[in-house]
Amino acid sequence: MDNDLHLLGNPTVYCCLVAIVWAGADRSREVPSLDAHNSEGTSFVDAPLPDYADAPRPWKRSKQRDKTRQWIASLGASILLLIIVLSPPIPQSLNSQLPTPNSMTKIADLRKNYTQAGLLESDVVANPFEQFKLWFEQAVAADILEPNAMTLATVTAEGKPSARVVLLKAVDDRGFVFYTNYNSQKGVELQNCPYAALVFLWGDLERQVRIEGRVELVSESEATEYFHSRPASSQLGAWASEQSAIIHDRFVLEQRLQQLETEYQNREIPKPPYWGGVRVIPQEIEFWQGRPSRLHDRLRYQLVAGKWQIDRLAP
Ligand SMILES: Cc1cc2nc3c(=O)[nH]c(=O)nc-3n(C[C@H](O)[C@H](O)[C@H](O)COP(=O)(O)O)c2cc1C
Ligand SMILES: Cc1ncc(COP(=O)(O)O)c(C=O)c1O
Repeated sequence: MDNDLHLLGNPTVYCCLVAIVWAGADRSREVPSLDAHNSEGTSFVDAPLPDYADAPRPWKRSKQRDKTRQWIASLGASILLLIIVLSPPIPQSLNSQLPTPNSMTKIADLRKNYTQAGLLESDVVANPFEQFKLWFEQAVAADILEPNAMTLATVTAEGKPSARVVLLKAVDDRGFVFYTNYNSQKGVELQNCPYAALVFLWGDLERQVRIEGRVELVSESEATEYFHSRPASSQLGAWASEQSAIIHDRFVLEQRLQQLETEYQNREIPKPPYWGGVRVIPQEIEFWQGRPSRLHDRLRYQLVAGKWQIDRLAP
């Protein structure tokens, strides 16, 4: 928004200043206007062309007026120059920073051969949560963008799959936790069918982790503690957004947020009753490492009679 108000980017400012400079410029060598010529009683058609050197110069301005115009012109030019020199570069919007799309991309030809590492049975630990934490720390160390972003798949009332990305916020031997609005599409789907699948893609490490299992809600006290650890703006966002509902426009959200900001200016923001954590309690966790020739490594942990069993799956 601020960008639009920037002087350097404002064409009106330029037009005004150029108009000032133009209006003030010395144009004393202008030809006489037709009106001025006709005012001497000669018809336009019959009139001889004026001799500029000797022609009467009714349009000639007084020296005082000329000086004032020149002064205005130099003032306009100086302001224009000052704006250009002093204006910081205009921050570009994301849209104008995006690379120009190459319409020649042949999607079917996009592929990568995975060569970085292998995953042997001897490389992994017996507890899949510990193995996950090890890989997660390696993803963090590799500077992967949002390493805790994971695709969450749920099932609709009609038995159709439905997926979106959420953020992992906690993991321990009980499971994998994310936070959301319980009245959202995913929230309603999980109430109807309390099973979910999670997928992490850590592309720079040529790794994928798949998790499947039952879900449970985290305790109110755990959810409240996490809610209050979030930035105040995110806490208000949870109140402002009726997640997954159709809204008229963006203004609806911004207006709600503004009202909430005023309402909770000097007060603690309570956790909305419909907002909290969901824990996916895994029945299966698969660690996938990309290998050449599409002969990837897949090690799957499965909970069998309370014990984690590890199997290698064909890629
Ligand atoms: C990187 C990323 C992280 C996200 N994290 C969350 C999250 O932790 N919780 C959440 O409710 N939505 C999150 N979202 C938004 C969801 O993808 C989704 O748009 C929203 O939850 C509504 O989904 P639903 O209508 O299927 O319930 C995230 C989106 C992205 C792209
Ligand atoms: C709508 C929504 N809710 C919750 C979250 C969870 O993350 P955080 O608690 O860091 O805001 C996200 C993350 O993107 C989100 O988009």
